[in-house]
Amino acid sequence: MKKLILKRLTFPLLIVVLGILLYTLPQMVANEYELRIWMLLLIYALVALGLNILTGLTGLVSLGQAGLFAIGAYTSAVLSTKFGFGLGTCIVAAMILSAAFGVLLSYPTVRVRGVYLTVITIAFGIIVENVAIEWSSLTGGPNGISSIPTPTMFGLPLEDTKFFYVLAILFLLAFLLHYNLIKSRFGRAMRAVSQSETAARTVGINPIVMRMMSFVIAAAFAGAAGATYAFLNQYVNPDTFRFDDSVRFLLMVILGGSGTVIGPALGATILTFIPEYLQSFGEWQRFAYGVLLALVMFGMPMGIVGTVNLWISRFSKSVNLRSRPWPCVNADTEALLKSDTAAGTTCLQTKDMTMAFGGLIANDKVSEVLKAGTVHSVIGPNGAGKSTFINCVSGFYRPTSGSIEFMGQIATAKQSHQLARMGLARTFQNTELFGDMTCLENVLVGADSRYRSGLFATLLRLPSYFHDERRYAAEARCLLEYVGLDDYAEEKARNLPFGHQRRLEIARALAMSPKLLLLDEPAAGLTHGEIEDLMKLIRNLASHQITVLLVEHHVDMIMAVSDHVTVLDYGKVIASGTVAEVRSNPAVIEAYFGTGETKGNTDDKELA
Ligand SMILES: Nc1ncnc2c1ncn2[C@@H]1O[C@H](COP(=O)(O)OP(=O)(O)OP(=O)(O)O)[C@@H](O)[C@H]1O
Repeated sequence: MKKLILKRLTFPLLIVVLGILLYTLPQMVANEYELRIWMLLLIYALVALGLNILTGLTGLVSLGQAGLFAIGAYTSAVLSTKFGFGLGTCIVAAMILSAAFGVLLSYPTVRVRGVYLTVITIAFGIIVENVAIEWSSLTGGPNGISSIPTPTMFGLPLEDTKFFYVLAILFLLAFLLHYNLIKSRFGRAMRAVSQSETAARTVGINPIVMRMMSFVIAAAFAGAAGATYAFLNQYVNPDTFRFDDSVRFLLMVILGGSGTVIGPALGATILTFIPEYLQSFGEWQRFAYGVLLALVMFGMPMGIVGTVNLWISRFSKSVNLRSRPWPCVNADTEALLKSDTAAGTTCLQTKDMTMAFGGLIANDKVSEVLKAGTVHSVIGPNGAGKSTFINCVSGFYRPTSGSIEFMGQIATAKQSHQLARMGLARTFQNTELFGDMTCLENVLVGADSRYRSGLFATLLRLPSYFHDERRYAAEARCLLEYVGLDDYAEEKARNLPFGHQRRLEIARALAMSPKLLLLDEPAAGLTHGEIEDLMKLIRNLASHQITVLLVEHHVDMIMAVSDHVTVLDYGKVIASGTVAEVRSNPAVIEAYFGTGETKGNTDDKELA
């Protein structure tokens, strides 16, 4: 409890300390030049905070932030010199314009990722630089725009110290919003998208929206920074915003610790002040700068804050400071699991569903009905088309022909994240977890589609945000307890043994409050005892009216837990009925004991 209170107080305390430091700073600096360096630092930190959302959370590397910074600066320069607008209006206009370019920049992520996306952001920076040179009627061409007036706010001029305080407030505000975003469902969703896009889709997160959101936020922060920079410099020209600057912004994030709360601000501080301190190296200044960077990154590969966090967590484990289990309180697991689907209604129906990969028909006119609250299993020899069936009904493949209905709605053309939001959850043959997130976070990401608080409420920490966070955190703890993982709430998913990972994946799926749960070979790799537990869990879910679609090779298990069994062979349904009906079906016996060598598999004896 003490640890939790301390954890909750850390950030407000940090804000207070930073506020006091920034308030007293103008009295402590030696001269105007030094104050200007601090103002530059606050401006660069704004860019770094925004870029941290893009790179640290969503995992997209941009080397075009100088372009967005330039758009903000030129917006300010034009609006203040040509129209006499004050600082506030310029910042808002710069943020809107840069955010619009952020939307544009996010579009390629629909098709392009990784280094290819980074190349597009570099190209964007080059284009902005070129437009700044060539569109001379607006930008002043190579000469730029000079005589930018002293910034004003509410008609009052902001001389040096006042401008510093405005920048300090802007920075603190950005720092707060940045923190609120990281520690929220949006921050978790962005990290989820960067760690496993497939898994993110299965819990109803649209990766395209998340990537666009992070591009827009990063762009808006860069735009605001650019707007203030134009006033500080009182002069902008194309040379002010070069590729070097984009690299420096990215370095700030990586050196400080990408994805961390204070890393980007720390990185901005180091990279703004270091060149000043290295001036004594004369012509070796850049050499010393490079060596220093290389050494820090070699010793602290996760950035300064990221690596220190890692050391702290290792130390905590070594002296057994690991948190105690999170108890299940304030939530009713029974009520939580209960699906509101009436017994006997049709949960899922496929009609003549066919999936062809070129000439290979993996599912051939499959027509099946899944009744609510039943365990419906799909079996068949290797390559029979079981996973394809699951992938089609969960929106990962679009059937070549035929139709799918889920809870009475046409689902044939729906994407996986849309189906997830309708109540269709799934697990994978090879588990798909968010490995770098804790078990608790994994389950919370599962609940993402049920949150009612939007981005605005989250950033401003409105009551709806607290209501949602409290509710779903309590539920997540109960779900972890339900699958027997309450001891591991704060352990990273990738550190769990395989059997535990399977259970965590089920807990994450249950957090969606699903109507239909698809389990793709959930018993693979489990011990005998774990399979027994899994069977009990599946029956328990069905008793809560959750429909389970089970694909499994373990025939003993299928026969023990299923209400209905569908047998596929070469993509066709060769039998469909109760366990007893399927057991005695000659076509099934033929498929499992058939004369062809490929048909024999380890299940044969078990079916017999
Ligand atoms: N994306 C794909 N592209 C091309 N062929 C595919 C694709 N996915 C599946 N197939 C083919 O479709 C057929 C059915 O595969 P599927 O994985 O659905 O079978 P399965 O019954 O799940 O097999 P297993 O039990 O081995 O997992 C196989 O011949 C497979 O090679």
